[in-house]
Amino acid sequence: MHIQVLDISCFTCYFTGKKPLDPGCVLACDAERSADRPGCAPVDFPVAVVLPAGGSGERMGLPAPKQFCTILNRPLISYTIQAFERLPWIGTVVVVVAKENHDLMLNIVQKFNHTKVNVVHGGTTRHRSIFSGLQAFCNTSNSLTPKPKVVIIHDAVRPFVEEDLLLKITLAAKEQGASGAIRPLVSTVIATTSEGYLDHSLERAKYRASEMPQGFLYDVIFQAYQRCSELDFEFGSECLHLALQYCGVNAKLIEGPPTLWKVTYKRDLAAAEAIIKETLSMSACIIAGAEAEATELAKTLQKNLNMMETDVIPCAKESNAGYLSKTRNFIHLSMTGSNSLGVLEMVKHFEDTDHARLYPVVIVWVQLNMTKQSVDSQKTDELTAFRILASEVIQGNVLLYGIQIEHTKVPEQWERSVERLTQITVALIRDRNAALTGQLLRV
Ligand SMILES: Nc1ccn([C@@H]2O[C@H](COP(=O)(O)OP(=O)(O)OP(=O)(O)O)[C@@H](O)[C@H]2O)c(=O)n1
Ligand SMILES: O=C(CO)[C@H](O)[C@H](O)COP(=O)(O)O
Repeated sequence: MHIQVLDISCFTCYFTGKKPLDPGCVLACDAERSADRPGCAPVDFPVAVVLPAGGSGERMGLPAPKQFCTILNRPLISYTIQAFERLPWIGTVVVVVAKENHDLMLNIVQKFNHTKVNVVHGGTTRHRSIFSGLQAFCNTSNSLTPKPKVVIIHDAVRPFVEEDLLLKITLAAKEQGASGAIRPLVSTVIATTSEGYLDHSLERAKYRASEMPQGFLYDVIFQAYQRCSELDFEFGSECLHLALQYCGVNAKLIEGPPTLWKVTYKRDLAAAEAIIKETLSMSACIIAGAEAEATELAKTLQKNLNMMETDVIPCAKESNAGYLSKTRNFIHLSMTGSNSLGVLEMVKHFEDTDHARLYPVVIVWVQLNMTKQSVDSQKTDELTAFRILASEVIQGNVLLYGIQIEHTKVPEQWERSVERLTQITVALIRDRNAALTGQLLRV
């Protein structure tokens, strides 16, 4: 059986509404597979990345710079690093931070096991920080930062960048010397007089917003920075402009998806979190167990969860490892009163495979009550044990929720209960709320 491994970093799915099994969203993490994809030539030259992350995020208005704000327990910058690190054709990722954030950055690198990162110190403006990042490749004695042919520059606060665009940017940079992502303008750009009146407005259709990533032949952008003025360093905001003005290189412009936007204001953090959660919620795996009633319930749940790509498997054994690695959402069915071995087995598997390191894994433990005895009589010590279990597994980034459902032979009543079970399950998966773990809900 061939099992596709999904890349949940496929954030374009959020906007396109594509199911994650769409081939365009499958983890394309080897050069061979990239080469198979239309329009994607393999990258057979050294490519490195500079992520400027030395800003203070004034417009965000939070005490910590926005690149260190956490979404689902992980700093924003780690998402951006991961977007590059997962690609085998990308070498070193130089992250440029303010001196005072050096240790914080090293802790993030260690905690999330970022293996390609080299941390350097930035400057007082974005251009100074980028130049500082580029200089890291000048130290020929440092084998961690060999000089690349092409360097991609990307703001640390643009976490959703995908392989297709990175390939296009990289190949165009190699051909042309410089390339950059663009987007259509949302609003018209106008020039004002010093007194605050309209001077003139630009024809919106003729202009584009310059976004990131941008790619350059390393020698071009390095030389541009060497030649540019103090004024450029202080007030400039466009690397493509430096390549044109100081090296005569006209960048190739490539339209990117809307997900490229830069996290700038508080509302952008909420939007980024929503995109990540939505993308994480696109698939699920139901572990049905051996009992006939549970298997029947699993099938109905699978049908009801039609907004997700859902697999049903009998158990979380090694032989089903492929299914377990496909998603980060699990619905574990068992009879009330059964022990937690099945859940523990899954948690152990996630620990062994490091499956919950980057994104929290959700387990909704559905307990099916077939007895006449109401679940109200459930012993307090069982509830306490469930809470303790949830508080233990959350240490490994596993969010455990419980739902008890009473079986009834009245078809309409049972249908309603299963519908309610579906809604609660979807809500728990979508919200990934750590505060609700260890709760046993009832339908
Ligand atoms: N001296 C600076 C200033 C900015 N940046 C980085 O450049 C990227 C884009 O800049 P921007 O969004 O303007 O970030 P901030 O300068 O932090 O934000 P603000 O302008 O609101 O203060 C960010 O990743 C930011 O950390 C940098 O490396 N060094
Ligand atoms: O817009 C850009 C394209 O070059 C840069 O990405 C950058 O975001 C500019 O940042 P700043 O807000 O610091 O000027």
